[in-house]
Amino acid sequence: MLELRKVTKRFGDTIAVNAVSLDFLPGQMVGVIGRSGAGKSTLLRLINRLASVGEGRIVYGDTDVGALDGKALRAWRARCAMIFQQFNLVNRLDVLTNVMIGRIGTAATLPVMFKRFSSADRANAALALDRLDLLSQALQRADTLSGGQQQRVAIARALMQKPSLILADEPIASLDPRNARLVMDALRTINKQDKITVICNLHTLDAARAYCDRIVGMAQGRVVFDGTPNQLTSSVIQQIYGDDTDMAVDESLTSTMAATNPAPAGERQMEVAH
Ligand SMILES: Nc1ncnc2c1ncn2[C@@H]1O[C@H](COP(=O)(O)OP(=O)(O)OP(=O)(O)O)[C@@H](O)[C@H]1O
Repeated sequence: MLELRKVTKRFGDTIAVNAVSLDFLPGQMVGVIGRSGAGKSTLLRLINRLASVGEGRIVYGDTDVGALDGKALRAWRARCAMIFQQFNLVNRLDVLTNVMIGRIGTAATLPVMFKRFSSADRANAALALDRLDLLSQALQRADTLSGGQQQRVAIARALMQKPSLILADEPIASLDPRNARLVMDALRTINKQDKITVICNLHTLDAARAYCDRIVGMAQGRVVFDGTPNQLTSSVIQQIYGDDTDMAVDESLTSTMAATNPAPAGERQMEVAH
């Protein structure tokens, strides 16, 4: 279990994350929602230590995450794979190589830097791409793929790290509704099949409602809601989004998902090949 206890992170006078205490159970799919600047990205960056822990404690099992350094910190970062809004692929490299780069956190760095991958790495990368229905694009340059395909390559790369956690920071913010749905389907499939905990920052609550077991609402660095999608009442939504409640709803995404995925999140059949 991942435990956050009274975690606070300041940047000068700004309190980005304010006394946040949360427990994340293994295998949960958690959506973190909130307005821009609510502290969602900082929360993920604290968990995988892209940002140093200010006050409070982050503990995973017996590991004090805030105290890690050197090799142990690199191993932790490999265990909690990050997915970013802008995919962060190496455009000029082919898709397969981009996926194998996911080994950088778990393998010796130099061979990976010189792209000397083992045949086992190649096979695992091909399997990961096949799960994400992208095997036929394996030898294409990354920048020839659509945004949604690139994000699924990023998910395949994350799988190469054999993560315990996937931290996805606005993974669908740059995508059209169809691709957003494919990416969320992929994350949900991996969460269910591999029992990997997924913590996913989302601007809009529609996607969180449709895909997550649990929703954490943040406002001004604080957790103002922590519950199931059904418990999100309009007054809670108002508390999370303030006067911006319009931005909480992206109807194009909701209607696309509703049309194709009528079942509740936990029971839905995923489209991703495996
Ligand atoms: N490196 C930094 N230096 C200074 N201030 C920062 C830094 N990172 C975040 N902040 C500030 O901390 C607050 C929370 O930012 P954060 O990016 O975590 O919010 P967010 O909810 O992820 O927003 P968005 O959805 O726009 O990414 C904001 O006021 C932001 O300006």
